[in-house]
Amino acid sequence: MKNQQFSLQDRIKSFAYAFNGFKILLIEEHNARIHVAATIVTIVAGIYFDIAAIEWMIILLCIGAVFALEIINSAIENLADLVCQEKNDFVKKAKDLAAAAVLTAAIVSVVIAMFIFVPKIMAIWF
Ligand SMILES: Nc1ncnc2c1ncn2[C@@H]1O[C@H](COP(=O)(O)OP(=O)(O)OP(=O)(O)O)[C@@H](O)[C@H]1O
Repeated sequence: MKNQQFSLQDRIKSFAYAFNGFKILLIEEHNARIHVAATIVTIVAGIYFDIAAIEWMIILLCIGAVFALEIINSAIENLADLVCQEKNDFVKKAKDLAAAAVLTAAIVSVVIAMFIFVPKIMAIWF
């Protein structure tokens, strides 16, 4: 709601609603569990290979992008299901486009992870 006076209590409530969004994501969106697993593996690899600060920053941006897009994708899916429960070509397009956004960020993240980690893994073997 707009044009209300600033209230710290309301801002704290907004944070609580956003954290509830995380809870919904982890409980209801099974793809998010894959993102969590990939995040843990990447962070462990980052610590193991003692990657540089700039590499951490790029990896954190990738993790943030994938999670943020998965959250928006889930929001779009929920709204689409609310608006239309029957089969509908526009719903299909909207859902597939939102899913493509997540996939784009995920593919770019994997390529970046390969750029960072493959040379370090090779250095151990050769
Ligand atoms: N109401 C609908 N009308 C037409 N196509 C739909 C509708 N709902 C979903 N689809 C399509 O059916 C396919 C499966 O969608 P669904 O949402 O069930 O699974 P998903 O994309 O794997 O997502 P998730 O696993 O996150 O629920 C997608 O191509 C989607 O666009």
